[in-house]
Amino acid sequence: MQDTDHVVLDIQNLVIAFEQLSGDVTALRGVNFQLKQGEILGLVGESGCGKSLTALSSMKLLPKNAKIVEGDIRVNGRSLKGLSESKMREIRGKEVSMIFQEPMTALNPLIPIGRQIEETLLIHMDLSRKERYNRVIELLNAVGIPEPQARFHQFPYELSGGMRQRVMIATALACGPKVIIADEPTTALDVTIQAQMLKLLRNIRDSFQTSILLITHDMGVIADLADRVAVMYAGKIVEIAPVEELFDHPTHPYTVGLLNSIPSMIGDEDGELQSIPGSVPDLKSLPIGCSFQARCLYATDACIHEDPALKLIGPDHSVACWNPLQKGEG
Ligand SMILES: Nc1ncnc2c1ncn2[C@@H]1O[C@H](COP(=O)(O)OP(=O)(O)OP(=O)(O)O)[C@@H](O)[C@H]1O
Repeated sequence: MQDTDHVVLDIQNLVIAFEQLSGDVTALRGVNFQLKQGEILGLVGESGCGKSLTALSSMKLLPKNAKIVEGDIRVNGRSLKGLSESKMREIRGKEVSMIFQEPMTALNPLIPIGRQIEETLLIHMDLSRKERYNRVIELLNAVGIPEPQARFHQFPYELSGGMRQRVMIATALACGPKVIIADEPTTALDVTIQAQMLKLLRNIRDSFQTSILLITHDMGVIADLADRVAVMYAGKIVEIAPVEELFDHPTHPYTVGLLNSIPSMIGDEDGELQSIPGSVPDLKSLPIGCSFQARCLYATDACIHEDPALKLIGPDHSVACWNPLQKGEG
């Protein structure tokens, strides 16, 4: 659970657009949320809703054709907006780290894993060679890699997928960042390894009070790990609430649809996965009004004419919907 209300990552009304030949396309449309110290905040939504873009903005690692149109990103109170690339290199790894979905693409295949973790320490910390070695061994131990002295010299291909993911987590942890962004950290792993990885992330939060922004399309992973959940749709947060509240009383029809797509939550006898009818709208031609209107069973006139803003509807629970479901509905 979160320890304090200290905000470590503050995303303020973030609008991001892609420059394209046919004109700018707005992919994030005013995203707002705060990640508190020691908190695990899940960011969920279907493919293309802007989860990765939100994650990448938190490290100012945007694609070349993307620009921040409005808003700000603050890490420990410091705005990233005006910072140069060299300043950002000081912040990445030290204050905010990222764990990617596929460790094989993030790790250098030609360098022993111990040296790769050491590299991060070299950039950010003033340690002797011996101190760096000891720190790497300590990190390998902390992420549950057996025989760390022997593993130090191994290359990524000599490790299993789960072990490689642990190496990535050790690298992310190396300099004691306040925030870890985990983008689909378990998607590429098989089910038993996934469970171990979720346990490891929970232990890291508990041991170091690290805050984790957990990006996933998997509501099961959210149920397991997150304290709070933000649901994204077409570049906006449409609902945000503590995890139990969101699972017990979802109010946005889209959130209800996502929850219904978890097999174990379906009451029907076949246990069939219900997918949400329709598809995510094209960002180039979003309707006026609510972007979920075409897929929504509850859409009314208001939904067609005006896009609802995110509004507080209970303690720590906000929704952007003209007709939010009441308790027991849906
Ligand atoms: N380099 C780019 N140029 C143009 N549009 C892009 C680019 N990168 C992403 N987009 C668009 O921005 C939107 C948000 O993408 P993003 O990758 O953040 O979605 P996501 O929710 O993380 O999806 P997924 O779960 O598939 O990773 C998408 O509509 C995507 O097509």
